[in-house]
Amino acid sequence: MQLPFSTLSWQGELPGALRLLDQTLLPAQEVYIDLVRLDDVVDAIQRLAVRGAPAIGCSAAYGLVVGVQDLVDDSTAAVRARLGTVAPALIAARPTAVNLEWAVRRVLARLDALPADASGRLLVETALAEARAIEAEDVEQCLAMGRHGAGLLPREGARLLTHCNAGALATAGIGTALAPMYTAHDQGVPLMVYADETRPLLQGARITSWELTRAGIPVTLITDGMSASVIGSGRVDAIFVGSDRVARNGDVCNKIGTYAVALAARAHGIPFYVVAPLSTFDPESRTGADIPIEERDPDEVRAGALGAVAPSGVAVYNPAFDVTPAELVTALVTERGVLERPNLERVEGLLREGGRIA
Ligand SMILES: CSC[C@H]1O[C@H](OP(=O)(O)O)[C@H](O)[C@@H]1O
Repeated sequence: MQLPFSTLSWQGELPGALRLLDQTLLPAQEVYIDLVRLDDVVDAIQRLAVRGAPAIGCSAAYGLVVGVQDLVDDSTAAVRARLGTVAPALIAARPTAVNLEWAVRRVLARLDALPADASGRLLVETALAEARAIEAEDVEQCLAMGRHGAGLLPREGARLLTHCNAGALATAGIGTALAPMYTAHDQGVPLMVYADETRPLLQGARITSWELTRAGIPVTLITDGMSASVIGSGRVDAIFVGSDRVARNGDVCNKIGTYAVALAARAHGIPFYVVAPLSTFDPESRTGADIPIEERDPDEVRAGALGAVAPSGVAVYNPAFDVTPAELVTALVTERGVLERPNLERVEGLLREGGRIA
């Protein structure tokens, strides 16, 4: 399926530019920005002009190229020295989505495998090739997650709920949590989707409802506080969410509010599916307690997209993510298939099959 917009792309060759759809302007404006400075790539990730674990992973990989492409005719030593500051700056942009660090370290590992006498040009060209490979793989992984997830939906139709945006605009492809919806819709399965608005930055209201409407999938926007009663009233057949980091035991870190949805799903016997590629799994995080949770600017809560909604001096706690324990997850949907009732043993088996651990 072809969606009528692009989250990210590399424009030109060398020098080139990372082109992003600036998601902070949605749904009012569709504005593409071409980034040729490292600081602008870091800023775009930090202010969520590009967001979503796979999308920021792809953007960070291209960010490495943006950061060194001016040295394409310089020495290997100069390129490697610059990478020593570029890579940490990108990794530090946002702490929770593991794809960001995973993508940067994958490109660096590819460069480390080059011969010691490789030219500066070969390093830069290889970084671009690896970033392009990461993007292309993400596109295919989204399609695979779409197929596996759509297989969970009855052909006669389903009423779904999702939280935040784990759609095409969170990836380089058709998305993670929304991929099964796009795929089932293409297969002729009648769907309707409840989209949580997802305060404070309203990714559900601004982006998920925009995406699904553009794709012709009926979407009903609800406030975050409505999720439990909508689930409990029998209006929802299944829930699909994305993830920013899956721990080794199957605990899932996702947008703040996801845990509450999972609790409501368990209370009412509704399947709770988490859709994520293996690049979002973190073998180094043994449980959800090991996952760093980003805390963002309090003003996002006091006066975010809606303008001032609270006294300017009121104290705010603004974690951008929460952790859903594995026991509340009905299944993890990955590009390699559906892993039901995730636990340490099952997730380690999946990671081993996928080559993420020995
Ligand atoms: C497929 S990753 C999508 C994931 O990322 C979102 O967070 P943010 O918008 O802050 O990047 C949210 O947790 C989504 O589920």
